Amino acid sequence: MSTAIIGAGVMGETLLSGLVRAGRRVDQLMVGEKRSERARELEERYGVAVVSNREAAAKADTVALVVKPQDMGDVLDEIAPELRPGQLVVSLAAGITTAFIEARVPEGVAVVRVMPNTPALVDEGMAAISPGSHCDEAHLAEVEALMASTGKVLRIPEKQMDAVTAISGSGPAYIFFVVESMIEAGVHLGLPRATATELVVQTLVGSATMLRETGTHPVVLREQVTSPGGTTASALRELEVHKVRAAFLAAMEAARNRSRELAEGS
Ligand SMILES: NC(=O)C1=CN([C@@H]2O[C@H](COP(=O)(O)OP(=O)(O)OC[C@H]3O[C@@H](n4cnc5c(N)ncnc54)[C@H](O)[C@@H]3O)[C@@H](O)[C@H]2O)C=CC1
Ligand SMILES: O=C(O)[C@@H]1CCC=N1
Repeated sequence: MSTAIIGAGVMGETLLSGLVRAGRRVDQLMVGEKRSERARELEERYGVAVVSNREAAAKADTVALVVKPQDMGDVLDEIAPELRPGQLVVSLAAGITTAFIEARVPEGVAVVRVMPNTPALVDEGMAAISPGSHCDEAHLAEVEALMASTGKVLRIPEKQMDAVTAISGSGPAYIFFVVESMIEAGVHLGLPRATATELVVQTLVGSATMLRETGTHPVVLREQVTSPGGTTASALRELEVHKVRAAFLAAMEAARNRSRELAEGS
């Protein structure tokens, strides 16, 4: 089964490298990429064939669209004449609905929508997938296998996609922002930057591993750290005073709303 990736930016390369790491034969992969310098870079790095979007659509069994939401209409119009029933189109774009894609491809082409995230680059990705209306179990299972090569996969109803995008799609950026803030605070407290970075990164990995391996509720884990009258209680009070919880709610609502706007083409 051959797979084409159209749009090989950050997320397109993440998918490509995951497939290569998972043992997919490079001669069964191809890339369509507008920027010629970027295309050459990927050819050199992975030995993958870079072809036109139309050739990719004509030759591949599965066509993964990883361009920006705003470019999706043009790309679909370009490749639609090459697509045929039985092929599978997978969109990784925020906001773009399966109905939007189905309206632009020939009938009988199956469509699956995916929301991936960048930790897929280290095989710790979280992808959510939703079937379009002409998609059967085999198509969904194929996309599940495709994304499982880079991490976890969850099947969700498409109406949850905007909220999922706000959590796991954009989520790594929130975490990196928190990490960056903690490192800067450590430097402010007088620690060398390298020391602060090592302390923060390992604390993050350790906390994430505890959440995953114990399955314990985060409130319980937080209470275990919070000694009565101690340092953590003082710190947490400041986070509440500065409304960090409310800020996360507002931020994720904004991301969810932006995903809805992208669906409308803005
Ligand atoms: N970066 C992320 O963390 C995530 C991104 N996504 C989705 O992935 C998609 C791509 O995002 P990024 O990789 O971050 O953007 P990007 O800007 O890094 O990559 C887009 C790529 O598409 C190429 N491109 C644009 N028009 C094209 C065309 N007509 N034909 C072929 N290639 C074309 C661009 O040259 C660029 O390399 C977006 O729809 C985004 O919503 C989804 C989840 C996470
Ligand atoms: O920022 C964005 O629009 C994309 C979708 C989720 C993560 N990055």
